[in-house]
Amino acid sequence: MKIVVPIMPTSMAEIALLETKKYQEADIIEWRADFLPLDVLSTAAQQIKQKFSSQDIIFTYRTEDKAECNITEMAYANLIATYASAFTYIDVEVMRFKTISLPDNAIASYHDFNQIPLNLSDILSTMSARQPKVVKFAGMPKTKADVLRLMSETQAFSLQHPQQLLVTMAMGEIGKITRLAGDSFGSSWTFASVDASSAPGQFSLSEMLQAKALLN
Ligand SMILES: O=C1C[C@@](O)(C(=O)O)C[C@@H](O)[C@@H]1O
Repeated sequence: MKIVVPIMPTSMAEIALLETKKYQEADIIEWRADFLPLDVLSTAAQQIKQKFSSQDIIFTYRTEDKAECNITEMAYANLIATYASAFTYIDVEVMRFKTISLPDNAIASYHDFNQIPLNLSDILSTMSARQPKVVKFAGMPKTKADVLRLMSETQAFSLQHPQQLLVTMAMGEIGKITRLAGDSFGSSWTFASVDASSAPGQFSLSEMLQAKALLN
């Protein structure tokens, strides 16, 4: 199980203040670029790559958690094309931006902030059909049964597609178990936080390191 830790700087000053030591034990850093204005992204990208030069980094520009999509499909496609080769992985919202072409290092990702959809296995298959490096789904469970369903769909999908790197999680309080036990059911990465979390239910990096030590 790899531990991914998001950073969400809102200014260049915040990037300068990031204490890389705190992130040393993360396997992967996720840069949530959507907290910065588009016109500073290129300078920010250089600084972030410099700061975390020894770690794998995901470039993510999340729009699915915004009430209104603040970027056109063309501008989003442009971002993906510009930053894909500069980072280890690039998150692509394939269910929202359907016509986008996927770079080799794409994480095909989809968030549902209201539910664990009943057609989750179709969603995973649709994303996987695009042949991304990673398929990632995060959803909001309403009941414990939703949490179990996410885990069992994850296991079924990973058994059917053993070559596909898969990452799933149920957000929020009742979904927390998926962040700990996901690996046992076919989800290869878990997201944990340092200072601020990027989604409800994330454990801290130090908690996740303890859990990983116990589970392995
Ligand atoms: O896709 C994900 C997963 C996530 O939403 C979570 O629930 O931990 C956190 C996001 O930063 C990341 O892009």
